[in-house]
Amino acid sequence: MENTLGLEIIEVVEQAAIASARWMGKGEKNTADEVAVEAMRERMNKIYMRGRIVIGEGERDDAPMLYIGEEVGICSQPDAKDFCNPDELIEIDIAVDPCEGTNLVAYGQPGSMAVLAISQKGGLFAAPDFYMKKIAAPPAAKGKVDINKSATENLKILSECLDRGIDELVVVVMKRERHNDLIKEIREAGARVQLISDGDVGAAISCGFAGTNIHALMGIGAAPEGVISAAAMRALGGHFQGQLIYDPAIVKTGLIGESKEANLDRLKSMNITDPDKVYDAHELASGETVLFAACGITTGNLMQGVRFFAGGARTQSLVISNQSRTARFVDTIHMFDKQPKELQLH
Ligand SMILES: O=C(COP(=O)(O)O)[C@@H](O)[C@H](O)[C@H](O)[C@H](O)COP(=O)(O)O
Ligand SMILES: [Mn+2]
Ligand SMILES: [Mn+2]
Repeated sequence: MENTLGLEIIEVVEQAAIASARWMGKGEKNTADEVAVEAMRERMNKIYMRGRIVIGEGERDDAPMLYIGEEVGICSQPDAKDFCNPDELIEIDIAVDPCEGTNLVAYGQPGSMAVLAISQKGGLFAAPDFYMKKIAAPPAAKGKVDINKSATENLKILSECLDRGIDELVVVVMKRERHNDLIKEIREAGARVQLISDGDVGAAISCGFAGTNIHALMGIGAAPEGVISAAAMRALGGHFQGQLIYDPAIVKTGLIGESKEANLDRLKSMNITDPDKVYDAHELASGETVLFAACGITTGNLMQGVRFFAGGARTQSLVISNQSRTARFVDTIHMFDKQPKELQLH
């Protein structure tokens, strides 16, 4: 599954990132998002694969493209029977966030990326558009920190696993009212907090790499982003756990449906029988093969953002595979003109 797909998905995230980066700093988050979706879909539909979106832009009615259940890949094209035998291809599931951090792009802030995860059919948890309580931590703390423990206890464990003082730990938390107590607790325990406005996928994955100066992500973000983060962390061997949040009172804002009861019914209808289950990375991304790809839109901890130059652009992407056991940073020069004036190296 990995061979050519690994290369093609780099181009998918690159094209989405380039399209979105053209709207960087323009204050128009919806456009920055829409163009990324369109570019991702266009490139995805050229890949010789039978793909199905399991995490996307939402239900078919609200999202014209990359909606949940949408078939993607060359075999989904109207004239596919002329060049494509679906029986020769394995079916794959895809989770996408073409513009992760739309606000970050719109306001020219760091850390936005085009991102996706791929696995065999059934290999990614089809998370509802709910919130998710998350904890991410470096490989050395895998299976040691625990979402059921308090932040204080987890910081002690992290400090032992990483062989550094609690005061040398940095925890990323989304700046939201729902996290006020969590932030207070982390500070009182002696660790330092990095508050982010958006983009908890990048924060989770940053825990997987030493040198990012991010040692944990704690708090509540969106569930679809949790699955994408889990795919990367599974392939990296880092720690990730997530628990769905179905009670609007906990989140205080947003996208979670009218009531706790209605949300519980929705989970039941999706065959989620234990709404309080804690999922680890292997359960959220359970397929035998898991591939993750991201391309920086604006520069962040992990990747440079898109840099345009006369006649082209330069991008930086990250592809992680649990099969080849690689985390590959890919630096690409894109030539838009047939005869670009220059190919900029830096
Ligand atoms: O910041 C985020 C926004 O993602 P996107 O809409 O694709 O630009 C995500 O990383 C968060 O996980 C999440 O969507 C967020 O926490 C939920 O929104 P909010 O109610 O503002 O916390
Ligand atoms: Mn997102
Ligand atoms: Mn998005």
